[in-house]
Amino acid sequence: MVYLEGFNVATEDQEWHFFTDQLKSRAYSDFYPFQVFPKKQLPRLTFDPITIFYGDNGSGKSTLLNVIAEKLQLQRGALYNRSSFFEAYLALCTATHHLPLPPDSAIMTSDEIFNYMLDLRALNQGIDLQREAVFKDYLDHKFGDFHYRNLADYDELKKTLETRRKTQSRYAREHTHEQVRERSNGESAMAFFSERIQDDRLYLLDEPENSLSPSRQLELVRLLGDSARFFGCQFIIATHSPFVLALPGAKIYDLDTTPVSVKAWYDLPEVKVYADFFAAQRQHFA
Ligand SMILES: Nc1ncnc2c1ncn2[C@@H]1O[C@H](COP(=O)(O)OP(=O)(O)OP(=O)(O)O)[C@@H](O)[C@H]1O
Repeated sequence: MVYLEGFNVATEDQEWHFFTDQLKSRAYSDFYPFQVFPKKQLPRLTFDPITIFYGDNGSGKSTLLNVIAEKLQLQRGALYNRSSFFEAYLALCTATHHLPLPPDSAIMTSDEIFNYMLDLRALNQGIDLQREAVFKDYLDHKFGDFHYRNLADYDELKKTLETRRKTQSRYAREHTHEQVRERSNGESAMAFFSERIQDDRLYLLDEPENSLSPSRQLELVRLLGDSARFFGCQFIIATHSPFVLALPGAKIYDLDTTPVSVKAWYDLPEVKVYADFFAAQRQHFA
């Protein structure tokens, strides 16, 4: 599915007019995200069901994703530190979409995945604390000096009888929540994508391969490919991963060329680095 059809960043002329006509003071050291794209001669971007931004570190992939996400007011699960000039820059960008954008469309970044991992850990720590309190409660009731006096003591009596019938571990199991399953960073990142990606949405993903092993990256590629082909999703992805770059049918903008151009995944320099490395080691893989 294609929800977002096209996007224009500010042209060199627009940036020029902003600096000459509108900027009240030049006493800034940084005008980000101004001045990132004019030298790259970024064309009007047009999107397929899967579109990828490729480029070296600092080529502008994340900036482009964040500019698009902010212009479209997409949901995001982690805070984004906008610079002072972001709003003025967004006013010069234009987005084209004939279909309405699905309301729960979102940008997903490594920060959000990291927060997700921390949340799971915090949840488990909370459950551990709760379990310790339950253990204490068990011992207090089982070996405490309890005397039933009137109806107000009924709940305490019930607890005391329960602790005498049950082992400590059974009592704790029945009085605490299940621990969320511990996962490695890569397992958590994959679980994050499987849980969060829903049908019929636009998603912007910033380096989704972070912390995923090669086989998990292939799992992610299957999830993204199937979601685009069968479940009405559109993806715009910034990546260095050869597995993600090779997603069948993906349109790839190479941000390292001037002007920025569309390339096949096997013509990208970083993919060739992998290909050359394995070709030079071919004798080990016979
Ligand atoms: N918050 C910011 N303030 C000022 N400059 C920034 C900011 N974020 C990025 N830049 C600059 O904008 C340019 C593009 O950076 P960006 O993070 O978009 O690149 P990238 O292609 O995503 O890199 P990477 O692959 O390392 O994530 C770089 O020159 C970078 O230094």
